[in-house]
Amino acid sequence: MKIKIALAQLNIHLASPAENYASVRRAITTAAARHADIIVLPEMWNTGYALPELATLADKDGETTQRFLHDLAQRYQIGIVGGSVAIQRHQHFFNTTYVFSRTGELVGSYDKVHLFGLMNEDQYLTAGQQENYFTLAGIPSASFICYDLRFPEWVRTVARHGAEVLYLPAEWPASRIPQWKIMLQSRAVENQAFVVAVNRVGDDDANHFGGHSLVVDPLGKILVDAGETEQIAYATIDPQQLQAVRGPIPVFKDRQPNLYH
Ligand SMILES: NC(=O)CCC(=O)C(=O)O
Repeated sequence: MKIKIALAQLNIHLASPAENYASVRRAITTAAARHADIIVLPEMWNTGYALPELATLADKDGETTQRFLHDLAQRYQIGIVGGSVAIQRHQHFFNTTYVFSRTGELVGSYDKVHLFGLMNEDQYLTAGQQENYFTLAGIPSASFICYDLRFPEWVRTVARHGAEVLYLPAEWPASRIPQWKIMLQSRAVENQAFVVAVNRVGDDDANHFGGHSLVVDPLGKILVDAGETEQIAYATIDPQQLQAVRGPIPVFKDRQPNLYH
């Protein structure tokens, strides 16, 4: 079965959750009106990288975001890979993804595992330690966040459970977009999976963000490149394509994990 995916390549308003919830609501209703099965949001979309202000801005236990995404998923019958949001759990802050099915069921959640020092995440956030492997729109899937892309061993660790689509919300600066593209294509080829990566556009005090949200097929072909402007881009993927790719070159079966460290 083919599925239509919407990539919400949004600008994010720094330290302004109310504006960001409003623009995410607009994106979800637009994608639903275009009959998308799934929408994918960017990283840290509630606050942007307002890390010093998380004590006042972070979503406590992610409750507001979960209620918001649950209600929209259920109301508009659309799966949501909820990018990520800044949350507070106990005394710690996390960069956290929530994934909802079209019936509004929470099917996955994930705290970013690799914290990006160049954007000060290591000073403010706590790293996650759990995989996020789930089924969405009937397809075995996994998700990561931004800098996690640079750790193929982590992506493989999760993908080997059978993920056919790998989601990656991001806030990735324009200066490193050439690396972004190469790594997204590499993760798709080496894991023989579709990769759906959604980056933000616009600026904060420290960075100009590069867009180029991509959908890459399991052979590394770019199906959609959203360019540099704020927009919702769409791609239709057919997971049946995976059989033709995985059959003749069974990389997961041929692994030699006893040799890897
Ligand atoms: N938000 C991030 O994790 C950014 C990662 C990044 O820019 C990189 O080059 O890696």
